Amino acid sequence: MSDGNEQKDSPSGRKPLTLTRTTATGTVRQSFSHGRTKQVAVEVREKRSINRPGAGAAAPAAGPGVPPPLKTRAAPAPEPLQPAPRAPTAPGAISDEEARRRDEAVRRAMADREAREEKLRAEEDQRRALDDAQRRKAAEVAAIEAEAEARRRAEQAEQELAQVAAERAAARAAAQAAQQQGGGAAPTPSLLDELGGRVKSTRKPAPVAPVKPAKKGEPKRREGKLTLDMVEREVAGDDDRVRSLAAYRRAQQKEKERRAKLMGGGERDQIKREVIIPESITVQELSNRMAVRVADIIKYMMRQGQMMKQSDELDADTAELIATEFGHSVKRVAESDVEEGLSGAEDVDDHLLPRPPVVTIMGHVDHGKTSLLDALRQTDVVSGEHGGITQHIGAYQVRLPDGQRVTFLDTPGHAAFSAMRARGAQVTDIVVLVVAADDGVMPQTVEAIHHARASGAPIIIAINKIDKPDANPTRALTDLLQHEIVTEAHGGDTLAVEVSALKKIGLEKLVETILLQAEVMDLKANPDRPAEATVVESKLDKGRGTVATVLVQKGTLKRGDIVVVGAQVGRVRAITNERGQQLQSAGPSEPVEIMGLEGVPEPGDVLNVVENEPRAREVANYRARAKKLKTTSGPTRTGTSLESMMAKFKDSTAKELPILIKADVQGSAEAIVGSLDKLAHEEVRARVVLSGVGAINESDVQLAKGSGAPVIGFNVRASKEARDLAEREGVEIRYYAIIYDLIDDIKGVMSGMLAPHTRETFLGNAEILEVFNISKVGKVAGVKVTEGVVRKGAKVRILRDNVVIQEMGTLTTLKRFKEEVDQVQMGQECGMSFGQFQDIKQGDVIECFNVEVVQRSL
Ligand SMILES: Nc1nc2c(ncn2[C@@H]2O[C@H](COP(=O)(O)OP(=O)(O)OP(=O)(O)O)[C@@H](O)[C@H]2O)c(=O)[nH]1
Repeated sequence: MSDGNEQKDSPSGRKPLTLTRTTATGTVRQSFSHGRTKQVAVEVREKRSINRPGAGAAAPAAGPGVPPPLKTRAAPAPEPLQPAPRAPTAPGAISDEEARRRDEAVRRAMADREAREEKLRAEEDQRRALDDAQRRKAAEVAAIEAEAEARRRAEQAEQELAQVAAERAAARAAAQAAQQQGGGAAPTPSLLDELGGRVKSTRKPAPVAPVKPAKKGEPKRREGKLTLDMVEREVAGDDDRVRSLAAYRRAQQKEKERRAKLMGGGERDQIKREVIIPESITVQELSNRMAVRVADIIKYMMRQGQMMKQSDELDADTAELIATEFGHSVKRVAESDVEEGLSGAEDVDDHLLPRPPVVTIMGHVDHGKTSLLDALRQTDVVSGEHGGITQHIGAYQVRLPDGQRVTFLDTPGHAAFSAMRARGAQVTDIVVLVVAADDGVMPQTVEAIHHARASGAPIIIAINKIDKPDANPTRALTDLLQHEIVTEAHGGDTLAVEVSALKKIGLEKLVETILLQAEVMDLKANPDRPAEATVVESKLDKGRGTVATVLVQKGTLKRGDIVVVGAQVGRVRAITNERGQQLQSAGPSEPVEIMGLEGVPEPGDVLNVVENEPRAREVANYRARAKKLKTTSGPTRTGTSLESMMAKFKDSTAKELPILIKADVQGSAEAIVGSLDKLAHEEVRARVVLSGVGAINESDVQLAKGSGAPVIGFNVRASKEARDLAEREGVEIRYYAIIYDLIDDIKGVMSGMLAPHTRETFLGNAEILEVFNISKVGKVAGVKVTEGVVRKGAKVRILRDNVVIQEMGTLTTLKRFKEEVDQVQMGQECGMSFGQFQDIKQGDVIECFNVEVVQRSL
């Protein structure tokens, strides 16, 4: 370091007149390693001393004294200088002009100094701000790093603990073995070592770095650019280097990867599943079944060019594609499969117990159905005890003194009966047909007979209003004869009871008769299984929500059961009987009101108890969809059109053609029925479900649906309601104006139902002359055609002593001189083989014939 600021005196030896300099400025050259140098500006300030007026000559200017030791840092600011007061002009003193110049020089010097000081201050502030920012950043990074490190250590320790615990026994055993072998040379690892607590001490020393590590106290070799911050750190002796943000991020990423590996992510083996895929499935549901994230499916679909949400429905094909792409196997199921197993296993006889009969009362308007139902209700011994307060729930049970019970469906009218039957619900065991003794058989009586017959339920006749003076029970019974109801009085087996609903006559006898009929029918059910019931009535009650009356048919319905009813689901919250009593359960033939369904089911809907709610929803959703589809895609032809019936009969043994006839007048109806009767054949016949007069109404359509019959209208038309219903239910209505057309059509259908005839045509006979036993082929007959011709492809049978011993079916091998031939004439010899049949002998006769199928007609 050398001072390059040398002062020189003027050649005259006299110093020029200047303001005494208080600051000595100059540059200092700093030397660094590797021969690098740096020029540093330095200045030395002195306190200015100003000559006071009257103090004589100005004080001698400070000579170039020895400067104070140089500092790289700025010297502390000197005391502010006061401008020198102007000295009065005196002989020998400076002139005014001189004084003014001096003042000016002082002012300039002060301004310069202030500017320099200001600059220094700004520099200092900037440096401080930089320092602060750097320190803050370092602190943040250190905190985050410390946190991540702590987390990592905790996890690592946990994992190592588990690992080490498992390896511990092995390590000990190994150590012991080594000790035994090597005379105890191997030290037993301490528990801390085993737990990884002293991993560092057991670690191998790191390979020696090529560069000699810096010794303690020796200055580290600086790398990279020299920054103010680094100089500061060097000065402060702080060697700790702060990791950059990028380095921190890299560490974080590494940590993440390590953890993912630990968790088995990334290259984790995917579990292959069998994914059950219905006809349609939501993205969400598919993701559940595949156990993948919804986002992954959505991403996959996006790659396929389709944007989807998790609630979107996928068709089965797309869902299958996705499942296969994700590496799963697929099991496709039809939607209707959800119904499988819903009604449980078939009950075995051992589990069946007698159950009360279920009775429906039918009859003509005003013949006393409601009155009879009311009167019968009062025969209940229990309701009598409770003051007879009962509610109308659509059905009720009558308990008899001997403990027996009868269930009555309290829904008079054929419509309800037919509606239930049309839904496939067969709830009624016995039909009580009410006929007013003073009125006899009326049109609706006949209709009721048809409905009852179609359901297959036995009929009990209740001749009502016998208390009336003009009552004529005998005439009523005779009228019924015309409708093939032959009561015991006329030598038949239909039971009839004379009653008066008004005067309560014969009611007990009626109940007894019902029980007698039930006994004959041997009605049984298994109460020890999940319930199956049928909805009789349902409504939405303001206070109670959905209330449905159901008739339990199998099993026992319990409170809390999860049920699916038609397209509705629910949990049975309460079970109430017609007397308003809360029950815990209801057994077979018991009508009860249940609460807890989410929606209102329809009469005739079947209730099933299911294991859980998702299952119930699955079935209900399927039914709702199927119903919607049915209403939007029109009727499904399920066996009530003539064509579908023909198809049905082709592969079934059913030989009855059910038909419902409506004609303009009684005469034509009778003529049609008579003609159809004449068509009757020993194998097939028309069964007239109903023949009536008048327009085709809804009741006719329902009856036709229930019986699987088409409706034939002769010179009549269907009402709009009936047409709509027929369309909905898929019941065919055919109109005719000419009776022969009608009969021809029916005849055609019935002819189609006849099994076709087969007709045989004799072709020829051949006699077996010799039987050859050929290996691999079996027995081959050498024959001579004795009569007619034998033909390949024709039928053959084997006769022995004119007795048929085997029908062989088709002749497939016919050879003459080792060549396959189509036919062999009389007198010629040939070879035949009969496949599996080996019991052929010399002298057997082969009969060859053709079979023709002849379609029969009535
Ligand atoms: N004298 C007499 N009248 C009766 C008897 N049963 C019913 N009635 C009367 O017959 C009328 C019709 O009786 P309902 O019970 O309403 O007949 P219904 O068959 O239910 O009639 P709908 O509901 O219109 O189909 C009422 O005025 C009853 O009082 C009876 O045994 N004797």
